[in-house]
Amino acid sequence: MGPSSGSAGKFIKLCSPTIHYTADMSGRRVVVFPSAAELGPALAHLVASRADKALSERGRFTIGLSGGSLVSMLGKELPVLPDLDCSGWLAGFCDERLVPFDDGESTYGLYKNELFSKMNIPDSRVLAIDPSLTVQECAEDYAGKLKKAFPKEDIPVFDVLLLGMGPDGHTCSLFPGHALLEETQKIVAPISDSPKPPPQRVTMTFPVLNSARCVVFVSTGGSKAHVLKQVLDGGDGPVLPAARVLPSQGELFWLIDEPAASSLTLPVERQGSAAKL
Ligand SMILES: O=C1O[C@H](COP(=O)(O)O)[C@@H](O)[C@H](O)[C@H]1O
Repeated sequence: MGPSSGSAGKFIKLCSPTIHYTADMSGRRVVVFPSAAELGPALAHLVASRADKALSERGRFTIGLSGGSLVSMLGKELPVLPDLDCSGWLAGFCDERLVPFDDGESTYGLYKNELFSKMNIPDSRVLAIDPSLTVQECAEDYAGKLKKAFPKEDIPVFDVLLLGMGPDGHTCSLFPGHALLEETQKIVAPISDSPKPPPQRVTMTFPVLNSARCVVFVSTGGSKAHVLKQVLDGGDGPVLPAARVLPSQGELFWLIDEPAASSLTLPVERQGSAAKL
């Protein structure tokens, strides 16, 4: 599963003001930006372009959001895009912490303040968990909401899933070595022993992640360099959760900044511009 690193060491600096280089690493389109500040607008344009496509082809745009550093990036970049019509959007969460919405750890609570309110996305267009339930009930309830929103599909096919990656290689609330990595039946699973607090969460499982039309990882900062090397360059170590996200039909982007890319061997260079992602 680990990507091969063919022509090692061929880094190229492009003229584009925003992208230094892109690489195709075993189906992953890796795009490196000089900094997170330049990555953010490109992410927003990528989301907007996939939204346009989905709206014209299917009349709605479904997006799965992750927590962590993505919240403020999206909250800053999406609302300032001109002419973005969100009336056909339906947003869900790739994972969520089982805490009240007004708790600072609630991903829904953060997005409500930083994104939904600024973009006039009403609660009726957001698939959120019910934090009053037990973690088991909450996962079942959230899975039921997804099934209702995607009635024609056994496994929901989101237009875009936005994912982060922790320094241990986790994505969503799928942590290295955890039994949930082998879940193949449930579309949403509970976890009550998350190594990263808070311990109780619900998470989409790999069948959902790998069914999406487009998955976009965002990873920035030097603290991610070591784990990014393991995920993107491969090697002898264990296959980390983030490396197991390989959509069977869909696109897979890794948008990263130079500090995060600093340990990588990018095998193929391809000129491009952020507008064309
Ligand atoms: O706990 C979580 O962490 C990951 C990664 O967050 P980041 O701040 O390192 O980008 C996040 O994607 C996930 O949704 C969240 O629950």
